[in-house]
Amino acid sequence: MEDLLRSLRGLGLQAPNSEQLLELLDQEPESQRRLAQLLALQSKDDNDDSLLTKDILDAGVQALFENFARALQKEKELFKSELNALAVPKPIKTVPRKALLARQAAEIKRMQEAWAASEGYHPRLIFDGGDTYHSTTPLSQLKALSVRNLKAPARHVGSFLLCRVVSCLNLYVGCTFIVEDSAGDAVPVSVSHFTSNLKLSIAELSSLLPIGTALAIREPYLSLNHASRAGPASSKSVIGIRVDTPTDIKVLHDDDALLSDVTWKESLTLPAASPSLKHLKWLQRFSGKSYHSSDADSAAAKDAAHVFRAQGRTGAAYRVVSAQQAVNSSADAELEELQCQLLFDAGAYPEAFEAMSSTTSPSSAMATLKHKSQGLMTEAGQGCSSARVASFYFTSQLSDKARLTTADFVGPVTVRDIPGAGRGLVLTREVEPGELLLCCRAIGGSFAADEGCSGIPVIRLNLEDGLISTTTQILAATNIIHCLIDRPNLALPFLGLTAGPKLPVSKWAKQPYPLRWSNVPPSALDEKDELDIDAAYVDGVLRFNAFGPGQISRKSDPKAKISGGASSNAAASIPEMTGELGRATMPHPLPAILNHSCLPNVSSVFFGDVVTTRALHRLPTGTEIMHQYVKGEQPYAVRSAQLSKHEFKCGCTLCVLDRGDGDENVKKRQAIMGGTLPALLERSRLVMKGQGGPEKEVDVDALHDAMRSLQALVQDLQHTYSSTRGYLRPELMHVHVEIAKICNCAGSLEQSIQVSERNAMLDEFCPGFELADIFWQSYLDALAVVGVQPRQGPSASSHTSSLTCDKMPDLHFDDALACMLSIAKLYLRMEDTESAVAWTRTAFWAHECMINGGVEVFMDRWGQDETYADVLHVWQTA
Ligand SMILES: C[S@@+](CC[C@H](N)C(=O)[O-])C[C@H]1O[C@@H](n2cnc3c(N)ncnc32)[C@H](O)[C@@H]1O
Repeated sequence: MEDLLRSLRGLGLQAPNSEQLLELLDQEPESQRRLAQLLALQSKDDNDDSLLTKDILDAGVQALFENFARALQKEKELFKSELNALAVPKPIKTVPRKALLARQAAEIKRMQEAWAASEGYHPRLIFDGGDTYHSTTPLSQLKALSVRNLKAPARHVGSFLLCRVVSCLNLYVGCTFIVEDSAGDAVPVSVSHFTSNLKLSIAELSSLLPIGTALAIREPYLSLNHASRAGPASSKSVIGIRVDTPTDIKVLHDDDALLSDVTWKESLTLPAASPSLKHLKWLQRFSGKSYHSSDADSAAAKDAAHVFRAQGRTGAAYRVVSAQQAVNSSADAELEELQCQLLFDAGAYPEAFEAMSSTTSPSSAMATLKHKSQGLMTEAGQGCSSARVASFYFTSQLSDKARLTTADFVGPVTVRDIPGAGRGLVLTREVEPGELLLCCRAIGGSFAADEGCSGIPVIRLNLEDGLISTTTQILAATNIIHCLIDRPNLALPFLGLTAGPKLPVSKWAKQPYPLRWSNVPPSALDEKDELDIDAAYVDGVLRFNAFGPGQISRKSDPKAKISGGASSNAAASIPEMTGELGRATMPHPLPAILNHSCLPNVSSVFFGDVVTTRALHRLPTGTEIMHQYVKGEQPYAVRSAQLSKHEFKCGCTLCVLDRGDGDENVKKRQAIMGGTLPALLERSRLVMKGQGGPEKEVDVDALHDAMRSLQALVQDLQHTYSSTRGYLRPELMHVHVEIAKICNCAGSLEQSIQVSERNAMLDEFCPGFELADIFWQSYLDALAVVGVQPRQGPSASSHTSSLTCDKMPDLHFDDALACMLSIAKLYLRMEDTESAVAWTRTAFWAHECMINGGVEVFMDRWGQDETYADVLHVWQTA
């Protein structure tokens, strides 16, 4: 990748964008050729006199792509030969320390030059495949070994390498550096998940792991191509230690017993470490133990606490301050504050208030906390107030990487075993539509727009199965690993999740799953000194549990990606490959326990890194709450394909109904939805576009024709449903809506269209009906196929008595809202303001149930669209 980027730059061409990077890995010659032409066209040098004509450039780029494909092939061969050689590892020849250091210096220089020339855009490619290692044996039970004892390729089970850092660090996606043992023999080390800030400078990196830092690498794996996972890959065999998880490395203090009788053969000039961070060695945990024994109350410890607090790492700050407090009671107040914050983070409000009231004069920080907690509650003391949701919404609209400040809220739910589906969340009491059940922040999520990776799209190609992971999937794993090291009490909620059907469940997943994760007693925070984290398990947990959310958007926003409303937002249990190469990967431990249903009974909505889950319907005690991993509006085969990696057969009502229609009908329906419908919708759009304008010729025949085709399509679709199926026929919704739109368009032509033509059209479809009737009926039909019927009798609840219907749609959430507003518009046109207001009020109610946030959020999402301005205005002033 680095060679390709350098050569493209040499030709004055831009680096491939995120989408093109994925195409590059797709070895299909035709797509490579197209991509080469495209890149050649983007030449920065528009000078006509340039000797590089477009043809030459095109041929040049194609040649570069061929080189890239060869390098990729070489990488695959190296991977295979390493797998084969694992059976017969061989002792290695040590490379002279000097040579390794010279090579490291050259590589660092090359990376720096590449970044400087990249104009802030520098894609990166790494590889994985085969086993991912992590040691679970405590250091005390391992035997020391030296570089000369190492074999390759081999994992040195039962041993550790005692070494020290002798070079600067080279950061690509992981980090590479040179270590030496006490005999002066050196070897390169590559560490995955070293940092998620890919823009750290050499000085910042050096402050994390300065030259001279002593390390113990547990059960090291010596690879024939050690840098393939950390990068940059060279497509050449370079032997070195490959560390797949940072927990295999222990940073040793100067006074560590392991170092007591070590004499380093080589002398080392130690650089002056960065003064502000000199105590913050990479991943060194500030356990109470180390501070009790040495300088717990030192300026360094105070700095550390300060830095951790600034980073929002309350757990780490707590540990440092608790150590300070043990030797100096002046840290009491700070400790209480931190304890309070920890409880708040855990959503443990009663305990937090108790902790506060034990203080005679609450500090300003505590007052802020109290204020925050009040903001979270409704007047009834439940859930998250509408104003708070509005503030989440508007804050997250401002940024594509919003991390919000809020404590988690856990409503009337509990974790239960669900036959055939592992664990799930069930209700502990009856709930009403719109009731908040969960409001949870992600732990260690990653946004593509995060400062540390924006402009640095990362792709990881699995050389074994071809699976591609992208930036936020990879960096969320790094963030999670670092969070777990810092706050071991996260191990149960995070590693207690499952990691897909291929990986056996972790020991944590066999324990009862906690509803709240961080109200672990402070003493337990210091308990464990070494946490073993399996990076492959973390990756699996993310792949099968994390959400790749899109922000909810305004309905008039052309970039709006959410077609199915709030719940579809919650769907992506997989960080889907998006245009922005994985916009976000968000692990939310408790919401991740929710199982999937194509017909969800709750709506999960994302605001930055916060997800709120609300009941969509009145649900009785004991109901399992389920949201969508994939959009239920899609055809059965598409849903099944998207869910296939989970290896379960969805048993939701929609899937049961679809299967009941029979394979042939399901196939027919999919063919209509995938082929005929989009073609008809496009035709109808074009026909309607040609209407209306004063200078445009009115093509009544075309309109008539479009209407006829859509009506026929309704019949075709109806034939694919079993006669006993009932109302749920979501595929019909868009067809009915389109028919309504054509009526609307014909209605707007009433002045110019010949009355006889209009009547002919009406008579054909709905003899005896007015255009407005068909328009109205089509919207009602559209709502009926997702379960919404205007109410006949009295409402089931006093909250909904002034609404035209009191059942939320089963699917097509935002589309259903649009139908309600369109019906309101028709009533307004007929001067029936009361009905218009009632339908708009119903749309608002449905919006509150799905998203909440009050009038402000509703108006921000729907009021920007001119189409509904009149009804919204009338409703607001009613
Ligand atoms: C995000 S987790 C949900 C929590 C999971 N049930 C657990 O015990 O940790 C996703 C996994 O749950 C299971 N699952 C989710 N929905 C399911 C369903 N409708 N039927 C069966 N299994 C389901 C699958 O194993 C899936 O990979």
